[in-house]
Amino acid sequence: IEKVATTGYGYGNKGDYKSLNLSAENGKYYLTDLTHTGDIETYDAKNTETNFTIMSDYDKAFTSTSQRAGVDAHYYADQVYDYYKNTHNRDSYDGKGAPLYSVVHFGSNYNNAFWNGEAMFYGDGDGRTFSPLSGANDVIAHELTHAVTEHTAGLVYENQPGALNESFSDVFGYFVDPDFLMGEDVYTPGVSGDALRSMSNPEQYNQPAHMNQYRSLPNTNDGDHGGVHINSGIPNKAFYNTVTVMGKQKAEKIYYRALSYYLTPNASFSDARAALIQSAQDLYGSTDANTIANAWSKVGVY
Ligand SMILES: CC(C)[C@H](Cc1cn(Cc2ccc(C(=O)O)cc2)nn1)C(=O)N[C@@H](CCCCN)C(=O)O
Ligand SMILES: [Ca+2]
Ligand SMILES: [Zn+2]
Repeated sequence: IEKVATTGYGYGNKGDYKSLNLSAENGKYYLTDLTHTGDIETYDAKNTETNFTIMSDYDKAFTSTSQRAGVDAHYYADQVYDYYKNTHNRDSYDGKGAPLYSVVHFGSNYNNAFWNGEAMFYGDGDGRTFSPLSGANDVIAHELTHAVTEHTAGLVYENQPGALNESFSDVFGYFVDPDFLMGEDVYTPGVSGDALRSMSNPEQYNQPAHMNQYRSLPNTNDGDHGGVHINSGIPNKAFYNTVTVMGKQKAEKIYYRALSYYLTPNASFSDARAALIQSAQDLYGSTDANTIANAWSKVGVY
């Protein structure tokens, strides 16, 4: 007997109704979405960091409180898979239909989400700094774009290439969730209107927005590998300067082309500027190429 595709529904982290692609086998229902080349499978770590079991139920309704994090992770993974396929004709993060694995309830009150090279992991947050981190589609897009970057430009996760790696994840977070805030739906549930990062105003969350504020931090874990989550404010601001002029449709094609065709593992901010200018020139001509040039010059990158 094998798993057969079916549909069901569940409640997300906000108690919101979401329809789900499930699979059924032997009278049990699983968070296994068989509608893409690569399966999308959502696991429950049950607050461990080592044992993961696929989320299942005896009916098609995933409506219990403990299932909410899995419902959002599963639903948003499907949304981001579709985004890359429908907008960029990229079949999963490797372009060859790799399966997508998500793990929720990772650790205890864990205030983070990450891609470990094989799967996306989401903590539940401590309820003050974060609510369960699978509750924001810009977070899922951020993590999955780390996987895309690994399989394309391979931007090394340190110093300027690492800050570009981070920025591309935030930028594709914008393309899936088009607002200039990052993680706003899961950051500080008790405070409205704030976020982890702002692309329009990086300084608001202590990120530089210009090269003359670049933070030369040590390339260590404590130094955030040379400040990759801090210095990403500079390319994020250049993106804001770009997309507000040319719009999302052109920007997402230019950014995808630069990431998948021109950028290399040790690219600097200046190399990224050149790759994006070339991508804009290739696709749309000199007006949009100049928009990119100006957007990066304004943050002090030439
Ligand atoms: C995507 C985003 C929602 C997520 C959020 C995040 C969480 N943290 C830790 C953290 C914890 C507490 C606070 C606080 O204000 O008290 C802020 C940040 N830092 N970033 C994030 O940015 N995770 C990193 C995880 C990187 C792990 C090392 N590879 C990433 O994916 O780049
Ligand atoms: Ca957002
Ligand atoms: Zn990241």
